[in-house]
Amino acid sequence: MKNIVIIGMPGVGKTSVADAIGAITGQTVIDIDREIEKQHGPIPDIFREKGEPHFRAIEKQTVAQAAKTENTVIATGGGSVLDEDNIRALRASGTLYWIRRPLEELAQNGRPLSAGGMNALKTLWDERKELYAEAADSEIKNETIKGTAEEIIKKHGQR
Ligand SMILES: Nc1ncnc2c1ncn2[C@@H]1O[C@H](COP(=O)(O)OP(=O)(O)OP(=O)(O)O)[C@@H](O)[C@H]1O
Ligand SMILES: O=C(O)C1=C[C@@H](O)[C@@H](O)[C@H](O)C1
Ligand SMILES: [Mg+2]
Repeated sequence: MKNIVIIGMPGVGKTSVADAIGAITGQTVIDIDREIEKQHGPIPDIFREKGEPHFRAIEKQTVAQAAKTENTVIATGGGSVLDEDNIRALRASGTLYWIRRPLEELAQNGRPLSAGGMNALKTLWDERKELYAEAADSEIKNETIKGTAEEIIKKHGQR
């Protein structure tokens, strides 16, 4: 089966929803940020010590690896859709589900690009909303983690 790929803003719930899908279906979950941290240490340290371009290069390698799998749930990083090659690889591997919550409800702690609070998130949203919309096959309001997981499983089964 094609992969379930979850995209969306930083702190919107991608990891939580992917883990919930994995818990329900038994599918393997690959979280791009977790994979990066396993190999390279904490993401805020990578941003601070090596800079965002270095982080994006690592992210790209990690996305390319994850996209080679099948029947997997992939939680992307919030910025994974910034790179066209990432989008191409993810689209070839699965269906892209864009999960959304109001900006005020996004988690901010420990997320370098959300460190500027609501202003930073509004700027990110303005820069990215079209990218998410173009990349997405399907859009889901993430009202509850379990509800969103169940909705994605249902939609994916209908494809
Ligand atoms: N629908 C929801 N209702 C309430 N809390 C939620 C919901 N979805 C996610 N959360 C909470 O938001 C926080 C961030 O979730 P999570 O880490 O899954 O986001 P993420 O999109 O993976 O973030 P990142 O972009 O940093 O990887 C967690 O504390 C999670 O429990
Ligand atoms: O939105 C982003 O650009 C990011 C989101 C996180 O998932 C991490 O991948 C990192 O903090 C960058
Ligand atoms: Mg995450």
